Amino acid sequence: MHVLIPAAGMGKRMGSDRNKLLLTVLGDPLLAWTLRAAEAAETVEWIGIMGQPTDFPAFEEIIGGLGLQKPVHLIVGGSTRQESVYNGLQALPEGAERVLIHDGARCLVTPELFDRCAIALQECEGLIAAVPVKDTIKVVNTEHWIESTPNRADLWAAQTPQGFAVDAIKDCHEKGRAKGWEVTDDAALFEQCQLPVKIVRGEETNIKVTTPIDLAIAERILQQRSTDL
Ligand SMILES: Nc1ccn([C@@H]2O[C@H](COP(=O)(O)OP(=O)(O)OP(=O)(O)O)[C@@H](O)[C@H]2O)c(=O)n1
Ligand SMILES: C[C@](O)(CO)[C@H](O)COP(=O)(O)O
Repeated sequence: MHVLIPAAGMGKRMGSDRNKLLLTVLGDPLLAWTLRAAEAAETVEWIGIMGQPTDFPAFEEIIGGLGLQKPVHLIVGGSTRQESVYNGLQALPEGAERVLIHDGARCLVTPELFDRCAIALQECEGLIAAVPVKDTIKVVNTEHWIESTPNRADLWAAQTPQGFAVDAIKDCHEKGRAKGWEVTDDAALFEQCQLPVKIVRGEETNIKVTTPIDLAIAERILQQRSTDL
């Protein structure tokens, strides 16, 4: 399985002066934790990382330090996640039939989740990891008055990995660019093209490290995992 890792963001919500994936948890950069999980996943055979060229020296240092056995390719990212994934898809080797896309910022992903998604992707053309929503969600208007309360049983929080047939997701990204669709995940492009996307059970711990509190949560979860070993 080929895996693309968007890692070209700035981390504005983290309030950091550099790419948040270079911030450390338990002594290792966030990107290192993500790569370790991809390396340990039995189904993953090729890893592409989309980053800003200014971060490439730091990425190379991380990759070298981990001593990864799998081939890792650095790909120039774009100014949005959507653009970074588009660039990653163009850089896939010929013959790649299926791809998993996984945010570098979801550094608590487990090898088992990669494998579960890769195996499920043999049976469908589009899937995402997701977890049932625990809160009651409100739809609000611009003045912050509630408009409706969707049935929670229908609501799942999207995570990554998100997996697709390569030809299909490339087509969806091309269409998205041509029509000016702006989306926050790749499944949304599949949906816009009326293609089916299956849910694979994600992991509650598979959070996206977005704001400073997430760093503390990630640290706690990783500490717990190391004591469980
Ligand atoms: N131009 C971009 C923007 C984001 N990403 C990646 O997409 C993932 C999810 O994005 P997000 O958490 O929003 O990261 P940032 O863009 O860094 O954060 P922020 O939106 O707070 O600036 C991250 O792994 C991030 O590196 C990317 O590859 N290219
Ligand atoms: C793809 C994603 O991880 C799904 O939750 C997410 O959408 C990434 O971007 P976001 O804009 O930070 O939600």
